[in-house]
Amino acid sequence: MTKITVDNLSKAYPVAVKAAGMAGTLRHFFQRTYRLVEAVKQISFQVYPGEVVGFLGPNGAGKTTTLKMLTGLIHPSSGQVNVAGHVPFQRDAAFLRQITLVMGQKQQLLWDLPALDSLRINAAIYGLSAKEFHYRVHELAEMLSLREQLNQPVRKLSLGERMKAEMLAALLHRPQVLFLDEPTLGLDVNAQVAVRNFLLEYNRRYQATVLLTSHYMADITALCRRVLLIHRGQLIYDGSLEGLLSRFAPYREVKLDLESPVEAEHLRAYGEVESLQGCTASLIVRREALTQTVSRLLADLAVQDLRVTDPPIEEVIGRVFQAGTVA
Ligand SMILES: Nc1ncnc2c1ncn2[C@@H]1O[C@H](COP(=O)(O)OP(=O)(O)OP(=O)(O)O)[C@@H](O)[C@H]1O
Repeated sequence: MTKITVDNLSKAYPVAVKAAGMAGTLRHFFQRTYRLVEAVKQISFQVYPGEVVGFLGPNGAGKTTTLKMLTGLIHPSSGQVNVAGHVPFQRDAAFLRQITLVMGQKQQLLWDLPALDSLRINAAIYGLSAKEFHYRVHELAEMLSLREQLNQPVRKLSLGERMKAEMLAALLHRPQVLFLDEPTLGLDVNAQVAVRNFLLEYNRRYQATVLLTSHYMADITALCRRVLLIHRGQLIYDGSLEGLLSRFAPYREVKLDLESPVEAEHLRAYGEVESLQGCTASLIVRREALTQTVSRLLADLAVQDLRVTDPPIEEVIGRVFQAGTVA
């Protein structure tokens, strides 16, 4: 039984095209022409109850468009979506009770009011009793380490406190499916960690299903075992984080501590020199040449220490997109 099923989902936005100059503006006024931007192209995937799945891709890849279709904010151009047994764009009340959408760059709390007042409005919308309201606010505030901040006007809160209060508001109705679009955007490292820990705890307590986009790989590595990779609207990977590395990282990093400094020129015979500072160097070596290269390094140079690591995942993804190794 899946929680989210996406089948051949596509979205094309019509965008008006206007030629430059006065003549173009006049023509545009009387006779508009449109071109289609294919934001999402026939993607299919399934998410199972309780899974936390990372949704990755460069800017403009189609992540937000997909989340908007999954939450029913926009209609797909074609394809099928089912979330928690509902067709999202019908937006029926039973569906809305089961989901939430948190967008890091948008806010639902009213700026001049204390967060608690906005929470009361949400409680009324979702028909929570006073007892349920107090219990849930207390529980979530505890998990988020929020206290008197909920009584302050939202505009007086720090960005991190505001995001936590936003999270509280988004989860007050205890949704089962969480769509999170850059939930840690702009937060400092401590606030990012707090939000991540909270999401882990919410997922554990309520077995919630989470689909999360983030440009911070630390969010993805801390929260998601499975990732979806989208590029130019197409789904190009669906699997484990480790699988992503072995499929898209055709190289590994070899870190060296040497007994005496060497020239970068000298090291280039073994691989791409990523960094060199005195006796410490880092080389990029193709996977298939690794064993042979390590033996040559140990034989040729006075090596004090040698470590082989996978490159950071954001670097792998960056390289994949830069090199255009994906169709
Ligand atoms: N309302 C719209 N009208 C026309 N084009 C749009 C609209 N919304 C998005 N697009 C285009 O669709 C493509 C996908 O955009 P989308 O916002 O889904 O990407 P994204 O992966 O979420 O990017 P980011 O990481 O920058 O938020 C982009 O080319 C974008 O310009």
